[in-house]
Amino acid sequence: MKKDQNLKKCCYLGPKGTFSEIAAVKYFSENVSLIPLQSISDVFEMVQSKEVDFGVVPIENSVEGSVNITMDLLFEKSDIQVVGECVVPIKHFLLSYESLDLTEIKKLFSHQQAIGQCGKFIKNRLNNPEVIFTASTANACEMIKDVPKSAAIGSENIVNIYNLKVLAKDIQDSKSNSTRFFVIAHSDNFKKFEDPEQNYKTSIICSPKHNKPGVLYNMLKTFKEKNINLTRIESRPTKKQLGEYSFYIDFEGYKEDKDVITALDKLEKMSSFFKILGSYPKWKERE
Ligand SMILES: O=C(O)C(=O)Cc1ccccc1
Repeated sequence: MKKDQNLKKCCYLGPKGTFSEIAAVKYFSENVSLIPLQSISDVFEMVQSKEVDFGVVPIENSVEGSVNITMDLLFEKSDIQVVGECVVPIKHFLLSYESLDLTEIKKLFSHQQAIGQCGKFIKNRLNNPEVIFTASTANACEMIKDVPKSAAIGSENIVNIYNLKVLAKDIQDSKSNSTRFFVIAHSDNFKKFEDPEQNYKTSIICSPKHNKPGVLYNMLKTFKEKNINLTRIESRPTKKQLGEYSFYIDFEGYKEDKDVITALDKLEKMSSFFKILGSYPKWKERE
């Protein structure tokens, strides 16, 4: 009991049974108390208000790409640090409270990412159901409760929580479908990582100062000059003007390494917006 009171708190996109919950359990094992919330933006707000120690949010999927809402909140919200990453293999199940033939399904509920990851199955095996996007996969399972001839896409974990029937297993288009999650914390609660043996990654956002030839080339050259390996580069519109972008860059290295400091100093000088989201241990599957 006492131990529970001392546990750190971690919030995630709920309700119980989401892939975000699977990611939080995978990352922290039993070492946190989990708090389900209704949206990714609620997760950012709870972390920002320091009511919880951590939040777990999906950032990108191997099939569907970036989770835009998370990308935008990382840009907008201050005092948030990325302190960890976790990769979860995603297997989708088609679920319902009724025993339906696949072609009988009239309404299909799920999170936008899940619908996107099962596009071929939906097109080829279902009979053109109306698709309803929900806040999460587990939320979809709650919503189909009173809707006749409806089904939801979600994880295997959800089946027992909601007492659902499995209409089809493993319906994702790609067998190696996986999602990367970020673990976020308030900057004040962020403890510096001190393990030199660890492999770290760092995530930043930058927007070039000028729109002229070679700008992006020059920005990326700073990483090459210091032999820093990039692991991801994505762009999002700045939302100020069509054709203006912010670049989200992940690379190997710690933000306080000498070469990383030099590269980032140069990059910051070329940027109208520059933000270090955080350095965190590179995800390794645990045995
Ligand atoms: O809705 C969920 O279960 C989430 O955690 C978001 C999500 C949806 C689909 C794949 C990965 C994450």
